[in-house]
Amino acid sequence: MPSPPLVDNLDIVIPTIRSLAFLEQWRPFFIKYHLIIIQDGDPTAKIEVPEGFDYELYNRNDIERILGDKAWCISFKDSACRCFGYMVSKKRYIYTIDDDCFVAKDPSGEDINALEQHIKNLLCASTPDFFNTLYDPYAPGSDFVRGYPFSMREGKPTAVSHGLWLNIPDYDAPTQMVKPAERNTRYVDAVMTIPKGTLFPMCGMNLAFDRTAIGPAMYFGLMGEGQPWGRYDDMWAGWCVKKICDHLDLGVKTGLPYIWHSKASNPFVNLRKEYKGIFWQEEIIPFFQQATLSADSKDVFSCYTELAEKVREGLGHLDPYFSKLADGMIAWVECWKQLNP
Ligand SMILES: O=c1ccn([C@@H]2O[C@H](COP(=O)(O)OP(=O)(O)O[C@H]3O[C@@H](CO)[C@H](O)[C@H]3O)[C@@H](O)[C@H]2O)c(=O)[nH]1
Ligand SMILES: [Mn+2]
Repeated sequence: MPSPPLVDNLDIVIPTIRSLAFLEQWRPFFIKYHLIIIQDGDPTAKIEVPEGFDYELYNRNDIERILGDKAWCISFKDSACRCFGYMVSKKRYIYTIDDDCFVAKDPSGEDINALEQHIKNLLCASTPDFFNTLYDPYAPGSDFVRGYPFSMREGKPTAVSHGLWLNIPDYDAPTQMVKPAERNTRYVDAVMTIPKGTLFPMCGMNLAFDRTAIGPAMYFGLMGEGQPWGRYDDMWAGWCVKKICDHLDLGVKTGLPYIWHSKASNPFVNLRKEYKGIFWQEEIIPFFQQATLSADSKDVFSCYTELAEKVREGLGHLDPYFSKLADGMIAWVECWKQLNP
């Protein structure tokens, strides 16, 4: 059997506070890959890893031991803890998936190898500078449409592949409360590059990225226990990442692959975690839209450090939390550099 693509150059990062039984369904697609499991919550709890998988597992004690006095920048009791896995990985690419995401079926009834599609998305160029109306121009059976500038058809390197979800959609708490029975049954066979200059709500449950290109910007922020908000971990990372990808001429794709999202978390618990974010984001989004990174910031580290100071200046008035978040962003980059000299 030929090795699956990038098998030696991609880690799968899984945050879990529940169970890893979902891996059984992914076994055919994941078994050859190295897993990085971030065990959230009680570090004394025993998390069973299904037989045969090659993995490293980190709990809160490990995070404290490894990061020492900067461990506070990694969230506790929130899926944001997953970003520790990005930092300790030694591979070029990361795929992160939640423990309630299963293998979906495409319209023909075939199991979807989400990892393989993400890898295709990442290894193929993006088109952030000019929108191709026939979606991914590099996909078989598609191409650039008439009027697409030939000077732009080489595209730009892809940094992020954002996958979607059948069954339970990633709705915020108010939407979930109003539409508790809504399920996503629509399989849209498309991969699109998110145009330069446009932000997007990045969901962390089915996400892959080029760790070398954008990993240091994939900080999932200060969320969960002791923090004023939660469930904005992936959103915060997505806003920072898209801003930096636009500045560094990197592409962000969304669409295929789909996974089957099985568990609807409690909308009332979610509302309590999200509610500050629901009104803060009305100021945060314009902040990110208007933020400009200087020409001197030519790599992800300098971009992220510059952005952290802009967060402190531009959002500190909203709540003192944002100055602490800026500190967290700086501590994160310092930890990243220490672990990845
Ligand atoms: O305190 C926690 C809570 C959860 N986890 C692990 O994180 C993922 C996601 O958890 P869950 O499926 O309950 O969350 P959702 O409401 O479906 O989705 C949210 O999670 C993020 C996307 O990944 C985003 O905030 C929302 O979309 C699971 O693997 C849990 O085990 C945790 O580690 N600690
Ligand atoms: Mn979930």
